[in-house]
Amino acid sequence: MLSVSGLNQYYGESHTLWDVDLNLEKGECLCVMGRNGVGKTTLLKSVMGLLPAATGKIEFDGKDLSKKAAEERARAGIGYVPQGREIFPLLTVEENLETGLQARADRSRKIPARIYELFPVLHDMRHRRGGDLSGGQQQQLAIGRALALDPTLLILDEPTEGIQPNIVDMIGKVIKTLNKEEGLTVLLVEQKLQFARATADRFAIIDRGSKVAEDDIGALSDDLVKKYLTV
Ligand SMILES: Nc1ncnc2c1ncn2[C@@H]1O[C@H](COP(=O)(O)OP(=O)(O)OP(=O)(O)O)[C@@H](O)[C@H]1O
Repeated sequence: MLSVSGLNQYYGESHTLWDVDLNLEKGECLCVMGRNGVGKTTLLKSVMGLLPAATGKIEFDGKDLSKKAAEERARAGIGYVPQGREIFPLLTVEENLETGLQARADRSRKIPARIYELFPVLHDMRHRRGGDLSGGQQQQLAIGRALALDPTLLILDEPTEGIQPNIVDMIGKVIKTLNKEEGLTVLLVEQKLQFARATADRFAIIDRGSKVAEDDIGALSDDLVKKYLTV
């Protein structure tokens, strides 16, 4: 469904991603892992078209998106939950969700009821400003906003970062439901091992800008964790 091949990316003189390949089958959940600063966010932003790729190809559903703008990638069915959530603090919860509707292929302007079913707190707080929400509520809002475009691929960048444990569990369950019961394909960056093991089918490890390992999540051994993930 998603195929990244030969991706190289630079910040000025600094070569950040080196010949990265990544393949995601329809319906699976792949977790990209690695220590801080190895290039995980850069990889997701390159897939989303938020950063220019120096070389490489990004195909989604058989279409070459390499030269397409971020809006077109969203319109193709890719929902994105950025690191740090990036919700609009002065817009209400409802208005934040409506921004996600703009990329819908069917041009519907109605917030899907499913979003409020998954995250009831967003319904309760729909007239409150985004900036008034707690971190966990903002994360639910960021996921809801990405779901508003009715994506077939959901990309999440560290959705559990700085979130209290009960909300982490809840977000994990929602991702699992969307992935396993509703067939949504998921590409996730996550540093929490337990969360990755509970949520993902496969993992890919990035180290200093290169992919160094990739396998079924059950094969994520203590050796790999020690070598590439623990600090
Ligand atoms: N806008 C930027 N300009 C220059 N260098 C950057 C920029 N953004 C990131 N970098 C550098 O690129 C490298 C990869 O950063 P990136 O954010 O992709 O890593 P990461 O694996 O997502 O890290 P983290 O887990 O801390 O989010 C790091 O060395 C970082 O300092």
